[in-house]
Amino acid sequence: MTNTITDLNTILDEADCLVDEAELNAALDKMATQITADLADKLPLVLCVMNGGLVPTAALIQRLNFPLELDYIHATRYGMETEGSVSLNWLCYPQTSLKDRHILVVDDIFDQGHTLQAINKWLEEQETTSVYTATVINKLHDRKTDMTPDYIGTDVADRFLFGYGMDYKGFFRNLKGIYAIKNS
Ligand SMILES: O=P(O)(O)OC[C@H]1O[C@H](OP(=O)(O)OP(=O)(O)O)[C@H](O)[C@@H]1O
Ligand code: HPA
Repeated sequence: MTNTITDLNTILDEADCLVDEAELNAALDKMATQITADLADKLPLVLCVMNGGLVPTAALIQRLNFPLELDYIHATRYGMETEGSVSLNWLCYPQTSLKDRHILVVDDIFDQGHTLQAINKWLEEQETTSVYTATVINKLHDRKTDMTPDYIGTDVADRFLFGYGMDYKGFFRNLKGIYAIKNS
């Protein structure tokens, strides 16, 4: 398994930076403007999808200058592997009451869409008033579910990505750019 510090540093050294910090900041600014237009007067509850949503959620909510509440869902489909199964593993539900609330779900990446689709389906059963979804990254391919996030930061090629919330074998969520593994 590739997880010695030397091997991980090689992965990073050889990776391609697909979206740099400045481009991510511009994408987040644009998303924040759109979200503000839709939700500024709605006292929304922001739900961060852990773990990948942690970095994007923190960056996004600091751009939202209106009252909001914050909670999280921990649902995962990929575990520690680079290939995932489709069913979601629900590890934690929000503790805040969702009834009659406007909800904004924030995640790092919209890949095939199974994660957000399952979260949306569950939220529909919670008597929310409205549900909006936001991801910083949309991976470009034709293997999507039939939903699309309401707010997307930027499109990225169909490669294995890491950084800005996304992990490679549990590492690199902390990086300020989006990277693709060499030859992925
Ligand atoms: O659109 P999809 O094909 O469903 O893939 C996207 C999901 O996969 C990743 O989560 P993962 O299950 O790997 O857990 P993590 O957030 O802890 O990395 C990512 O953070 C999204 O939640
Ligand atoms: O490309 C990816 N990288 C990391 N995590 C992911 N979860 C879905 N797609 C990806």
